[in-house]
This record gives sequence, structure tokens and C-alpha cells, in this order.
Amino acid sequence: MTGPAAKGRMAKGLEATGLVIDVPGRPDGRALDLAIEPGQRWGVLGPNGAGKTTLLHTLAGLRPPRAGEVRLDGRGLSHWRRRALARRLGVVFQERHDDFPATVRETALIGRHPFLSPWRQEGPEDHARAVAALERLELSHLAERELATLSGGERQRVSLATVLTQAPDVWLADEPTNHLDLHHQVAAMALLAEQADRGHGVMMCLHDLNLAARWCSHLLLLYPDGEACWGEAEAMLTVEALESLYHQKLMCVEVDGAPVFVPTR
Ligand SMILES: Nc1ncnc2c1ncn2[C@@H]1O[C@H](COP(=O)(O)OP(=O)(O)OP(=O)(O)O)[C@@H](O)[C@H]1O
Repeated sequence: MTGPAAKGRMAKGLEATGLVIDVPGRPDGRALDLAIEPGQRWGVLGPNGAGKTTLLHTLAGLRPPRAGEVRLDGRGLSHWRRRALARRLGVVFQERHDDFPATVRETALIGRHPFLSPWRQEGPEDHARAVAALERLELSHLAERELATLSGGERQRVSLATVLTQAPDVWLADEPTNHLDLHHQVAAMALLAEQADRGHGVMMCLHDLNLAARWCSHLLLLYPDGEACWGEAEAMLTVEALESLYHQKLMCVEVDGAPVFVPTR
């Protein structure tokens, strides 16, 4: 059930080799050997506290691993300059309440900061990218609103719009559908799928098995004790594996060619 990173050819995308994430007080468990290749849509599934956010932050170079290495295009993250990395990796954070006072438009423009030199202001192209991203996330009408006045779902869409404005090669999205209504959940997943179709790598932490089943090409199952398994989504989506992951009985039916998992009592 494993899908080790492809070896023996030019590395592309984001690759974890022998990676053990540093969850305080937890045994190492199983080291991760996987690659988020261009065009792939990875989902990370696991119960609360399993380490999904820790993994995403480790893959983004925001926290050090306990062991192993993360490489982008074959080069270890520690050998990248922070700014160069920020141009290539985009992180949709789970929830942030540490915002500076800023409008929605100004926040989206933050996505361009890794591309600007300290003495250069955003130019017409940066503004055009932000405008297009806000439009894509159906936020144009809120462009001049203060971020602090937005609803949870609106803020989540601003986070996605900011990374879309950045246009990174690899998207690391922590619960990208958090707070979103059904229409916007589907729109967010369609956006991430579109990014993958354009040759970007995508990894997203999800709590919704059915979104994972419908939209992910690959899945990583993270267990609270540090154990893990990963591979193509179809192979990972078995009732047995998911029941043992969540300690929850499940029923599976097929709708429109995709499995749908329903919790039972
Ligand atoms: N600074 C810290 N000190 C102690 N424990 C920590 C620290 N940071 C994270 N943890 C613990 O590490 C574990 C993994 O946290 P993480 O946020 O990665 O889980 P998660 O799988 O994303 O959970 P959720 O589904 O609830 O978002 C949790 O048990 C958390 O309490």
C-alpha cells in the first residue's frame, strides 16, 4: 500500500525522504518517503492531533523535521533561500487571527511579496493577479472590506485567493474547505484540481472523506501513533483502513463512480 518516491530520475516537485515529523512526545512511527509531483493531488487524512498540520508546516520548511529531509526539485529545503522558497511553495494556513489591519485586496497582494524587492511596490501585473484571484474566489465585491469584518468562509476564500495570487508551484493547503458552504467547497476543490491540471503539485489536509475520494489522486493516512500509509487514492480508500484510522464504523456506497463513506453507529 505504499508509494515510495520515484527514484533514479530527475527529482521534480516536493519530496520527503525518511521524513519523521516532530510531534512532541510521540514516537517516530513510520518515516515518510513520498513525492508530491507536478499534477498530483494529495490528500492527508487522519484524526485530530495525528500531525497533519505539523506535516504540512514541515513540508513548507516552517518547522524542522525530527529526522529525514524535504527536498524541492532535488535540493534540501535548508539549502533554499527563504524568499526563493516562498516563490515556489504556497501555504493555505488553517486559521489565522494575527492579521494586520488590511483590506481583502491588500491581503491578496501579500501573495506577490516574495516576488518584490524590498524597495519595489506592487506593479500593474501584481494588481491584475490579485484582482483575477479575488474574482476566481467570488470576492470582488469584498475587495475593499477590512479582513477583520469577514465571515469565516469569506476569510477562508481570501486565504485561497492570496495563494492563487502568489501562483506557487506547490500548494500546501490545510483544510482548504474549512468554513466553506457546499458550493464554495466544490469551488475550492475545483480550484486545487485546476492547479494540479496546470502542472502544479497539491497537498491538502482534509477531514471530509468524500471530498478526498472525489478530488484526490493520492492519499496519505496519518495515525496518531506516527504510523502512516500512502499511495494512490483508490487503493487507500477501503472501509477497513478508514475505520481503523478514525475508530469509527463506516458504510460505503458508490455514487457517480466515486465511493461515498457514511459513518454508522
Ligand atoms: N508546541 C507544541 N507542544 C506540544 N504539543 C504540540 C505542539 N504543537 C503541536 N502539538 C501537538 O502535536 C499533535 C499534532 O498536531 P497537529 O496540529 O499537527 O494535528 P492535526 O492532525 O493537524 O490535528 P487537527 O485535525 O485537530 O487539525 C497534537 O496532539 C498537538 O497537540
